[in-house]
Amino acid sequence: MPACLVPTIDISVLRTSPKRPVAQLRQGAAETGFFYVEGHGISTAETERAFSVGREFCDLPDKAKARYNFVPDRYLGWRSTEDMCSVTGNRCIQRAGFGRYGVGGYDSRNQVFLGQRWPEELGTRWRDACLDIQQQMHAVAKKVLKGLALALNRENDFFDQHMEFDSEQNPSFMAWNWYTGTADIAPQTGPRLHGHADHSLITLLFQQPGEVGLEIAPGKAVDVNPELDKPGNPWNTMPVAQEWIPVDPKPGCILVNIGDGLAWWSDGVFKSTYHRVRSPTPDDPQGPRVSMPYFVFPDLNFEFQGPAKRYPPMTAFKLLSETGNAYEARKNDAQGAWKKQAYTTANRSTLQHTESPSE
Ligand SMILES: O=C(O)CCC(=O)C(=O)O
Ligand SMILES: [Fe+2]
Repeated sequence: MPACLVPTIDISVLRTSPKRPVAQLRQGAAETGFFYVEGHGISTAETERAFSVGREFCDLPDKAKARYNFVPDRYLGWRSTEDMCSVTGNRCIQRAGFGRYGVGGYDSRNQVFLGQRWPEELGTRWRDACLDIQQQMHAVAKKVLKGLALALNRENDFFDQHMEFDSEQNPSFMAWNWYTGTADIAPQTGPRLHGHADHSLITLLFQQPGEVGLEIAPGKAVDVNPELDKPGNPWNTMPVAQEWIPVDPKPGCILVNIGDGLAWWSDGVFKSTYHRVRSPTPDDPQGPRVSMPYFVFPDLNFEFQGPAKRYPPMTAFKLLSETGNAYEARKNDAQGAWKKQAYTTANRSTLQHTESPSE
């Protein structure tokens, strides 16, 4: 991979000497939509603790985890390998997302706060550790978003007041993806995680050193994947690129990618790039893999739009619930009627994921 495709940006100097990091942020966001950040202030020990917090939840029996099942409106909760199979076409990943109030603590449609719902089995120590890492990720995210706003010549605090960490309105959340090692499952076809674009403003991703597999398709033409084209599979119209570029874990760095939200706010200048996790090749480690994304959103009903108004006003609620609910509807629709209103005809249809990088 040419080094410049996914630049590494030192964000510790963003406040004192912003010129260089802001220029790098602009390039990374506008070309591939992916960049590493260093100087983010989250220590290796804290990162490892966050991985082990996730592991404690993953190690609960499936029956216990099912009490915290996926909530489509917020995109939170646990999804078993069976559930993920209907998403990605194989049984090699389970995944869980926890927000500020655990799982499903806020009815966003009716804007009613429903109280906290954390895994009781793991106690308040677990909840506090989960919130602690989210708080740190949130601070890094705000910093990166300010730099990205400067890179667009827009007011750098645009999202700041509308994404307070403590706000009940803020749906940013932490997730863990646990990929099963190849020895523990029957041979699988297709990628470990299907090609997709994130619906966040930005996503901060921690990966474990050596656990390769993430690939991106910047500015590439995309196609339907025939392997996934099965009735009831919500993602079978998800485009899949002909060429994927690996983006391996970089020790000490957080990988950041632009999501649909910021592509929207930048009128398409920043790219929300398709990415996937490939199944291990013979040269890859065959063991389990784990990744830890933090999906960053402004408050649920805060409207944002690019200055050129290329796309209509957008909210985090729309980004989250349309994806989550469309996914559920399609999963349960054996007749395939959902195809008529596939992912790409949702409100986000006009967002260009595949256009060439801008000059
Ligand atoms: O596992 C990874 O490295 C990527 C995960 C990802 O793209 C996601 O959860 O949206
Ligand atoms: Fe992703």
